[in-house]
Amino acid sequence: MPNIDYIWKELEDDYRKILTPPSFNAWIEQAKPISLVNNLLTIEVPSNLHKEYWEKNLAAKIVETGFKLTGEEVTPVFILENEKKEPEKKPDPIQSELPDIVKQNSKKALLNSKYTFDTFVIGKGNQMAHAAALVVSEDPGATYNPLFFYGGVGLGKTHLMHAIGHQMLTNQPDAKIKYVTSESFANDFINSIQNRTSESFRQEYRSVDLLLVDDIQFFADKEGTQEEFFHTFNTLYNEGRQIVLTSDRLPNEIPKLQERLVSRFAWGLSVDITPPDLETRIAILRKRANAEGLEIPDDTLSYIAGQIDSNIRELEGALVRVQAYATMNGNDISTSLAADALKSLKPAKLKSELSILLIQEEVCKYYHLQLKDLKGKKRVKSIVVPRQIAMYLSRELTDNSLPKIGAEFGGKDHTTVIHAHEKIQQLLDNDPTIQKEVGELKNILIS
Ligand SMILES: Nc1ncnc2c1ncn2[C@@H]1O[C@H](COP(=O)(O)OP(=O)(O)OP(=O)(O)O)[C@@H](O)[C@H]1O
Repeated sequence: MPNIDYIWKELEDDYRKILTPPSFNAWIEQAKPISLVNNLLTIEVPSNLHKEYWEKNLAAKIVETGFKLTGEEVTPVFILENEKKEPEKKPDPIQSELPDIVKQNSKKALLNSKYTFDTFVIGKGNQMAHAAALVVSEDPGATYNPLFFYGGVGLGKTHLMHAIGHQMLTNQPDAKIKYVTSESFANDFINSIQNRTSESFRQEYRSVDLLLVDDIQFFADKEGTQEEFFHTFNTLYNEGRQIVLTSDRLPNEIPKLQERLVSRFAWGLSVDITPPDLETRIAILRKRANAEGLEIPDDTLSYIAGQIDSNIRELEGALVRVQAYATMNGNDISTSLAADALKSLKPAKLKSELSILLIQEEVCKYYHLQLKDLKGKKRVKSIVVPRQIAMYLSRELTDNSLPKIGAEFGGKDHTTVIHAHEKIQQLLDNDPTIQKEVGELKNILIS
């Protein structure tokens, strides 16, 4: 009888032939053969979702390959992973480029080309969310509808959402996909009423194959928008179109979210994403460093990963900071350089300690501007970008409402603040200078 390692290796080869790389990473790499006793092959998997998927879609192959190799009937048994087990280091999957047609359609759907399954590192806190995302992207509208991701800031909810979009476009290049934040949905809706274009608004949102709505906690308090979203949801759902939503908390914890929406969101699957453990954080940094062609020793990556333990956006910011520091000083990246670069990252100030005025003053100092210009109406780029950054930081680092922030910037409308926030968020994804400047300002403000 061939031993378990040999059988598993053969099985891996078989699965590699029939699964896409993201599927292989999600299902096969996350599973572990435990024992082969009396023809029972026990396999450990990370979650119930994995178990169900294996039983439904992958187990038959085990029986087939098992028979081929042993001449006997091998029966797979799936058990759930022991919570206390240390995660294993996995090699980085090879990054693959998206085909051109997918790139074009992704752009149309406002998907960030960096947020794919290939660039996503699977760890304990997100493996179930990743697996659910993959199922939905392979078979949209069929299994988990809606799919609802919830969890803290900067943990990869948006990334997974976009990855679903890219993957669906890879399988179905003409699929109609729309990604919006809940605020953009609300704005589009309000504009459609003002401009009497409600019909085309409806047509736009109700004809997609996949609707991705980010941060739906901002639906709270928006009665009319919720009403409209309810109808959008119903139309898409009834036609078997996939809906994916994210929020920082569960639907029933979102204040003032209509009960009928809460109950509809519960029809599908809600999965939380929790902060990554140290190994996952190191793997994320390593992947990022590899993608940017940076040479960083392992102990330095561990050091950086040890400094920031809850928010991946900040973890990436720390890497950018270390990189900038090395470039500025003309040195290679090392642990002592990283320690110098990050030494001002002290525990964050409480949100309540920071005021909009303090943010405005620091932004003015940083960009050598007058406060009256920052709060004024001048539209030159050298003022507009700092103004947008100051609005962005006021939104991110304080608990002030959008109208209050708008008011503090010379009586601007709250939609201007939303626009500024979205603009800077986009630039943070693509523009290293803005990443560096916003990172430095954040450090000044919270240290
Ligand atoms: N598992 C992961 N692997 C690689 N990169 C990740 C992972 N999780 C998050 N990131 C990166 O961290 C950053 C923040 O992620 P993302 O914007 O998806 O977070 P989020 O949960 O949507 O946050 P928010 O609540 O602020 O909207 C992104 O640059 C994303 O690519």
